[in-house]
Amino acid sequence: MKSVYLALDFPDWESSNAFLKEHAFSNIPVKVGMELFYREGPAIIERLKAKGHPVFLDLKLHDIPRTVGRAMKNIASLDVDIVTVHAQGGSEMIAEAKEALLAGQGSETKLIAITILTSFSEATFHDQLRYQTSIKDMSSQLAHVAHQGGADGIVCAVHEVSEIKKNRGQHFLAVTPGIRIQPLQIDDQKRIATPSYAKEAGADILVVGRAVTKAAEPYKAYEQIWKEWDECNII
Ligand SMILES: O=c1ccn([C@@H]2O[C@H](COP(=O)(O)O)[C@@H](O)[C@H]2O)c(=O)[nH]1
Repeated sequence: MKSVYLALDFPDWESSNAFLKEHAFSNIPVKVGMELFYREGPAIIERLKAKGHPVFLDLKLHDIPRTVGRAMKNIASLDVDIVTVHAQGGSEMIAEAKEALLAGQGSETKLIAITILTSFSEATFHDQLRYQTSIKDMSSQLAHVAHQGGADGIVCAVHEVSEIKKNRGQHFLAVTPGIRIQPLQIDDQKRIATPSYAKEAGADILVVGRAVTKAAEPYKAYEQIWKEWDECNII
């Protein structure tokens, strides 16, 4: 399931579509986040799928189990590749989400749980959230919770992948955002890594946004990320 999803962090369909067209990104896997989904609604998923793009719906659901289960029932009908919930919602919430996917049209949809957002550093994790443990330990614990709930994998920083794979098995998918290439632009991310480090760590799926969308030559940047990570030709 090795793939590189491009984060379509654009305000609307017009700007997303214009970007994809201008830079000849046909059929590439794309990630739709809250910004785009809250503007365009489920129609954006149909539009992207109609153009041949595999879709990752990154809504990061986090609520009581019943609420997430009912929301996931609606998401299931969109039949996306991947959907996200927060592992901090607990294994019962994750199990309800999984059950809703399996019961609906989303039986092929991978349920992926967010561990600790890549925008946290150890310092902000400890000072703001007052956790006593390290990000690595907490990510591992949240991966355990996700696994127990029946998730297919987790979102984590590249630095946490090998420990999670060691504990949960190679089949448990590791999805890694915070990917950066030269010229380095960190933005609001804290736990960043290169595609080659992601490869070494054993990541299954990379998520790339600004390293491509803000690059001088976006297609070249996307291609470079694939090559560095996989050392093979673009999909
Ligand atoms: O821990 C997380 C979870 C999700 N994301 C999402 O990935 C992209 C990353 O964008 P960049 O521009 O490559 O930084 C973005 O859509 C986030 O919502 C994440 O960064 N970290």
